[in-house]
Amino acid sequence: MTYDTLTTPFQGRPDHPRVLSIAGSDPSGGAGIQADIKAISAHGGYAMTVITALTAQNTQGVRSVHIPPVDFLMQQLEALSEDIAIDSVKIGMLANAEVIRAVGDWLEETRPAVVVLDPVMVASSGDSLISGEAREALLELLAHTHLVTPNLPELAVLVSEPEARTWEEALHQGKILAAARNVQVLVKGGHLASDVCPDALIAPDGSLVEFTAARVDTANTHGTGCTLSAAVATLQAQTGEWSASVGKAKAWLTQALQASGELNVGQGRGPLNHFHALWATAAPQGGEFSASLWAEISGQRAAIFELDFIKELLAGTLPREHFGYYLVQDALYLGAYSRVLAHASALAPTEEEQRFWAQGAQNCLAVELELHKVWLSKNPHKHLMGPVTKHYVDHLAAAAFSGSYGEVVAAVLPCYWLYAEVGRVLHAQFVAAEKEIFDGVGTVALDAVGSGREGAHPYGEWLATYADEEFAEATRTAVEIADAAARRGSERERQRMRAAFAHSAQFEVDFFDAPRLHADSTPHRVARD
Ligand SMILES: Nc1ncnc2c1ncn2[C@@H]1O[C@H](COP(=O)(O)OP(=O)(O)O)[C@@H](O)[C@H]1O
Ligand SMILES: Cc1ncc(COP(=O)(O)OP(=O)(O)O)c(N)n1
Repeated sequence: MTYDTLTTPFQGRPDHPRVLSIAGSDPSGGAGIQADIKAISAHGGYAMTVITALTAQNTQGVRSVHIPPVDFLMQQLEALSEDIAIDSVKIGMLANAEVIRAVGDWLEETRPAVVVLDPVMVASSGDSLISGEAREALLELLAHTHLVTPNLPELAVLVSEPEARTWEEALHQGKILAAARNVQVLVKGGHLASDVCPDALIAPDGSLVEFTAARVDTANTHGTGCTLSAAVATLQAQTGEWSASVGKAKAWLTQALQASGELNVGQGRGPLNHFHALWATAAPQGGEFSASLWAEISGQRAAIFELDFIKELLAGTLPREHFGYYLVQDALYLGAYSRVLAHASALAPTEEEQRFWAQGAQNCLAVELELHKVWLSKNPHKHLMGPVTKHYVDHLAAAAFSGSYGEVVAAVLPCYWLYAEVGRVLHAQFVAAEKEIFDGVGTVALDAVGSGREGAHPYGEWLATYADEEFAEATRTAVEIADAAARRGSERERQRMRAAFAHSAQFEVDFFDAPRLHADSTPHRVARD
């Protein structure tokens, strides 16, 4: 059988290809099956394994090799191919000719869309991993292979020449093998004595694409060949383009070598850090997530304090109609917000959080009632839900009813956090301003401000309710809950939380600005209301 060596037949490109590694086990986890599982998983593939040999090895060398019966190897291969669609196959250590032929028979039968063969013969420690008679069988296996990835000693064995000492010699040998066996060859320059590590993808017609990376100064090179070939096998199933797959795999491998020092495995040639990218985006610690959310809405925070509504509320010059509109919208908002908090309570993963949101929902209704009884009864304003309020509660409802728990928490958080912040700042400024007025007159209880004193601040009673310590405490708890949800969630979940939080923060700004917009757009109605 001859494979089309240049393209992989198109069968749809899976995001999570089912990739089978047929290879030997390295109990130290840096090479063989174990490295393959890590490389496949790091690229989003679903890893499957059929173990051809068990080695007793560590980072310092191979002590012995055990080869299970070939009959059992075949049973494993058949069990997989009879049940599972295999998108890609990576082949590593095949310890003898019998094993190689058995794998060849299975490939001929199943014809996987992608077959990458790492012709493992010698480990980086210098130990031989294959018997002499197996060379011929390996060459025959190339007929069932799309890409073969020899290192320089392996390439030399395959073309029966001395090991290449220069990159030019290596390329020459690669071209001989590619043409003779009608197979793509990835010649790897890791064994060269140079400060760069060039690789080259050579087609049977001799055309080639080179990939060069700086040599990483590290002893942790155990399993580079296994890792690279498994990554290419996975990427090829996703991209269908060999040079793109090799390029991506090589760039990732270089980073895995650079990050290998983060691990501390063994006293010899240590393993690469296969999950360097994943671990770099690992779950945020402590309050990191909420701190980043807060920083991301610095623009909205500044914008709130620049609003006429806020400045006029503090100065006492806010038109009554604006304040009345705000109170009505606040009451309408709180009714809807309470339902969303009740939904957060229903989704909460712990009883404590369930109780917290349920209490929040109840408090909203109590505050809403208070607004009607105390504030709106004195200043009756008849308003329907305004557009900003409507958009804000629609956004919250969407997060509550179609988002995850983390998204609901992130969506409701700005109402707590920004209100607490605005309250804290306004209360402090109000108290300071009132103190200045009263200092000349004598001691006056500040919470009596606005209660009948001539020339008193028209919103004094309202401003005096800000900076409630109980609400500040609830805000701290809501922030901690958001951090915990972010730690539990995936990166994608955290992105959705960020978006939900940022949207709500913008709605908070718009909410404070809505009375002015409402007055500007409907001056007659405002006057009548
Ligand atoms: N120190 C290093 N720095 C950067 N890349 C390396 C280093 N050592 C090996 N590589 C790369 O690792 C891959 C495997 O190379 P090689 O060591 O030649 O094969 P093998 O691991 O099969 O012996 C190649 O892409 C090679 O360029
Ligand atoms: C079980 C097993 N398979 C393969 C190897 C050699 O792996 P390779 O990736 O070629 O690694 P280095 O030569 O870079 O170590 C192995 N040691 N064990």
